[in-house]
Amino acid sequence: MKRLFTNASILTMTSREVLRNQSMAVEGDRITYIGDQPPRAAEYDEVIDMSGKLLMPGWVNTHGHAAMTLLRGYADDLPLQTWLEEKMWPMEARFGDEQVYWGTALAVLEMIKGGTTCFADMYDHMDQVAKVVKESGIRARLCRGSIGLGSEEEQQAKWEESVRFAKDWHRQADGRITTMMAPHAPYTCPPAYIERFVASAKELDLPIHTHMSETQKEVDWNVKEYGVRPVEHLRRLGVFDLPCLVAHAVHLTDEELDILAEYDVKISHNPGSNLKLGSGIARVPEMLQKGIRPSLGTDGAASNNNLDMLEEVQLAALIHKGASRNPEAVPAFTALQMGTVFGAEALFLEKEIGTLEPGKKADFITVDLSGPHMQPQHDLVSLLAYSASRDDVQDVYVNGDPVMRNRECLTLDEEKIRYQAQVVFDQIRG
Ligand SMILES: CSC[C@H]1O[C@@H](n2cnc3c(O)ncnc32)[C@H](O)[C@@H]1O
Ligand SMILES: [Zn+2]
Repeated sequence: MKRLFTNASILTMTSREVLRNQSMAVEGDRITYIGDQPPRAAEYDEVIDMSGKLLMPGWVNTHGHAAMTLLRGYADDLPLQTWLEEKMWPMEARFGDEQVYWGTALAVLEMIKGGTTCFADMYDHMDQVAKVVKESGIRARLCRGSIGLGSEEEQQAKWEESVRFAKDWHRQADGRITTMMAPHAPYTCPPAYIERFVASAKELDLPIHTHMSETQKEVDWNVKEYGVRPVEHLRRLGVFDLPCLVAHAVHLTDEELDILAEYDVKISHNPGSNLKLGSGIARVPEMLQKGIRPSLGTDGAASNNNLDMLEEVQLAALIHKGASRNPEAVPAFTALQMGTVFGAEALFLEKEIGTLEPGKKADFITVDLSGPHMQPQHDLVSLLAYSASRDDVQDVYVNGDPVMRNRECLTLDEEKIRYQAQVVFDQIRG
């Protein structure tokens, strides 16, 4: 299929400049041309007028637990450990394939409607998650998250399933699915268990994804248990010798920031979840100063309580200014980079996605510029970072194919998903 998008404003995210009155050509799953001298329209199967719309890369959500949409609003206003141990884990123990399938479908629908074209997911029953990704047309980096607090037999079974899932689904769904290995966190996985994941990730040539330094309590526990803070602990276990993505990274010293920069550890900053659980505010301005390029994640909808990446971009642009009393802490364009190109880097997909350039995969969104909150239009980067709303996203394309047009999701049955999500939640609510 050859498509030509005409009369567009384009923010390629290769620079802060917005190109006006441009055309973008897409052939199959890749961008073939961006400019103002497009090949003849007659050569295309479809020519789409993009007047009044901004084209930009889709959001890349680098950390989450999609099926936790079913637990949205189930337990609010609690700190992490109480929320996990007393509320989330007992409910998740009741989740079966049906809950994960419909909870993930609800999440993917919400993400597509908000302009997310790629997301990372760490959960259980991951075949169901992969099935939804395959059916929905979205792109995803998936991993079976393993909590190693059970018996040796339970640990072994989870590890085997992680390996089996990572092998079965890597590069599936026309290459839209890639995988990772995921020990859940240093406080839920004994050191030898984490080392097993490191060995498999190395053997399979896959990245490692884990939670790290989310709360002060976690850091204190790590020091008491192992004599070192989580960063040094994971470094000694060899986690940073491989491509690695850590979620949260809230409580870091200057030395730890240096270690993460030295090992090129990717960070998923989750401002919404960190604020809601009262975990703290990550040191994003210092990360940027040290050359770290933090990405953005929503975390699960039970700790956010939505999957709106534009909101994370806007939180990233705002909270660090307030926390550091410096309005230059995270500029508007940097916040947009965090939501797009830094996200692609965090998922080790930067050769394929994150910017709009000839040769890259055609993963992009269009943003309606007609709303009163989007006027006047002297700086579209500023409007996106501080004024836009998720409902302004009009169209979503992944791998060159339309997934949403004029706010109608083309690949998922919205009404059925809303209904089934309630049904499968009612089955486990007790
Ligand atoms: C074993 S699958 C993933 C596991 O992670 C839990 N989870 C959700 N949000 C967080 C968070 O902010 N920190 C740590 N763990 C989290 C989720 O409930 C699943 O059990
Ligand atoms: Zn998480």
